[in-house]
Amino acid sequence: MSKTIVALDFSSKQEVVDFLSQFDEPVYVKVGMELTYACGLEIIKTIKEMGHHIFLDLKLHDIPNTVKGGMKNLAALGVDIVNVHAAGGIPMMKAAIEGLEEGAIDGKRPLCIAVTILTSISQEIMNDQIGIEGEVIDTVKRYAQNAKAAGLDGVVCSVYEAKAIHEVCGDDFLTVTPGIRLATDAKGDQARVATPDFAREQGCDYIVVGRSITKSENPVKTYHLIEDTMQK
Ligand SMILES: O=C(O)c1cc(=O)[nH]c(=O)n1[C@@H]1O[C@H](COP(=O)(O)O)[C@@H](O)[C@H]1O
Repeated sequence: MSKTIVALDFSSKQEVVDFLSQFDEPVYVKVGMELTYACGLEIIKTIKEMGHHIFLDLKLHDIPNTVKGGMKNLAALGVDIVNVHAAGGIPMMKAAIEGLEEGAIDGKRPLCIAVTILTSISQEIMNDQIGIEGEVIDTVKRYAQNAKAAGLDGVVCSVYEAKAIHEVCGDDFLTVTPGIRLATDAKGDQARVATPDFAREQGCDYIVVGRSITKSENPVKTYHLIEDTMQK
């Protein structure tokens, strides 16, 4: 299984089809709000029919009953991974799992992971703007432990927290890490960034890569370069 999840942050079905048509193998892709709001959930069917694996990244964050209902409907899409915000708390995360179990196809629910502190958030933003005190890593670890207690399968975090999360939550608890940049790439809107090499060294289970692949001159070549690094 591929360890690189490609973020399909596009605004039309045509861009998705053109992008994926370049690959002659199944790719693990992430469908987020940009694509969903442009194309609706219909796009999931198109991508599944092309044979790719899907992380549906809608980051649910609401009261438990609403999240449960939402997840019940998402489970019926047959995607591989869905997510919530850990800031919604343990009761909300438990409700997400209940909803997924109710909506599961043939008793098999998608994996559910919790976004901890977004990789675009720096230490300063977390302390001074959001108002959470202490170190980012401590909040991320606490959120990961909450996610585990609620029965989730893993978290979204930055590369810098993956090792500590495996230490406290176990090696089987998934760490999915965006904020990946090649050495020559600009940080852009991300704050806690790292290279694929460092992600492998830190034991990240999956990396999420968007623009470094989708906007590269040769996306297939860049994808393979990154995936080979992760599989070393
Ligand atoms: O949940 C996510 O996937 C996510 C969480 C997070 O903390 N940071 C983050 O960047 N992401 C997503 O990962 C992708 C990163 O894109 P690039 O910065 O272009 O590689 C985007 O689709 C984000 O929505």
